[in-house]
Amino acid sequence: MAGLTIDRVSKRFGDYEALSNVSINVADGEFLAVLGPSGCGKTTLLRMVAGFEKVTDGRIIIGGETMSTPERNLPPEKRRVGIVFQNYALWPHMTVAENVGYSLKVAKVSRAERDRRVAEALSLVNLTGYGDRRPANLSGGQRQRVALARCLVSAPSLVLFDEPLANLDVHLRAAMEDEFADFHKRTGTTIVYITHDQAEAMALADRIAVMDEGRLAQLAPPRELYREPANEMVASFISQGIILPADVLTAAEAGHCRVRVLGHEVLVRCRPDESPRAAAKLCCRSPELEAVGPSEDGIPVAIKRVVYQGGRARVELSPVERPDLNLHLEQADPVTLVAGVEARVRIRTGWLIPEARNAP
Ligand SMILES: Nc1ncnc2c1ncn2[C@@H]1O[C@H](COP(=O)(O)OP(=O)(O)OP(=O)(O)O)[C@@H](O)[C@H]1O
Repeated sequence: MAGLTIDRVSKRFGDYEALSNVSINVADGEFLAVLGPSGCGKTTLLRMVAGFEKVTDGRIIIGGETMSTPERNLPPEKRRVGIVFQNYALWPHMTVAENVGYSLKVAKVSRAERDRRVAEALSLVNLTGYGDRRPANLSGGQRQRVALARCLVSAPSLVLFDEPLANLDVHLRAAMEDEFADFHKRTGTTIVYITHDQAEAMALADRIAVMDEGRLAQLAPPRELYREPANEMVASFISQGIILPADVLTAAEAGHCRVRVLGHEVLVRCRPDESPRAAAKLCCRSPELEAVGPSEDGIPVAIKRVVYQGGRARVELSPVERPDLNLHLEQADPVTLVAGVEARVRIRTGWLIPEARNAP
């Protein structure tokens, strides 16, 4: 297996810049998810790593070998990059083993060598013994594993997944997430996994690259993305962060500072270089908000919607004095908050979003 370096890569289609100066280092054996809303440039990045698309600027290095520069683009078949697509069409008239071994047959690899490599690939995806079956006699998850084996049979140095679970139902998705995580643990394959589903990215990846309009917004492990988003886009995209206006009252001390938010002082987490400033932004997660009693010190809010979710409810609300702001929290059973009434809410803590000039 091999690492991947995406070094200051840009891609223009005519006048349109689909990717701007993106740099990502993927370590040997790492599982990297590339996450972002539709149109942010995920697929373009994947196509350039695979060699289907040329870079306009920058370079791509796989396993120490430069694969793409504006002057030179090594073709896909010379890159040893495997791809698992969303539409993993298998040939229905071929057996599982024939599907997996097809590329070797085309490459005129000998029968014995082919059988050995097909058996090895099927074993890597836990499908030993399934070689003689037809795709029609497999479950959706097993078919996806055949597609993975088909890509592994050519011993790729890097495997790219392009939204592989987007077409599957919710139960199968969860099962396949486990399969992929297990596969990665067993084989140590370097993986780049494209998705727009943040729960999937969080469940699987060592680190997540969040893309926004062709730029890398943040590259960090899942917990850091959740707890310390680098900017407003990441804060609101990951787990529906609540963004609130805040004034910073004190400089950072031991990772915290005091802010005034909606008329209340709160001690929040922050970067070590924070100092007092006005018009800052605070990111709160729903567990950081709590409903308090009517006589307690809290922000007066109007409850807009209560959605019971089994054991707890998602409560959507707005501050009485700032009806333009949307907040949400979770209340465990017994759910007492109801839509249409006023209540009080306390912000326990949050993350002070760094000023734009400090963002990476
Ligand atoms: N061949 C092309 N010519 C012109 N524009 C393109 C081309 N390919 C992609 N784009 C544009 O580049 C931008 C990024 O597209 P890309 O497919 O990489 O996004 P994405 O993040 O993968 O989106 P999705 O999740 O919807 O697949 C889009 O605005 C798209 O219209």
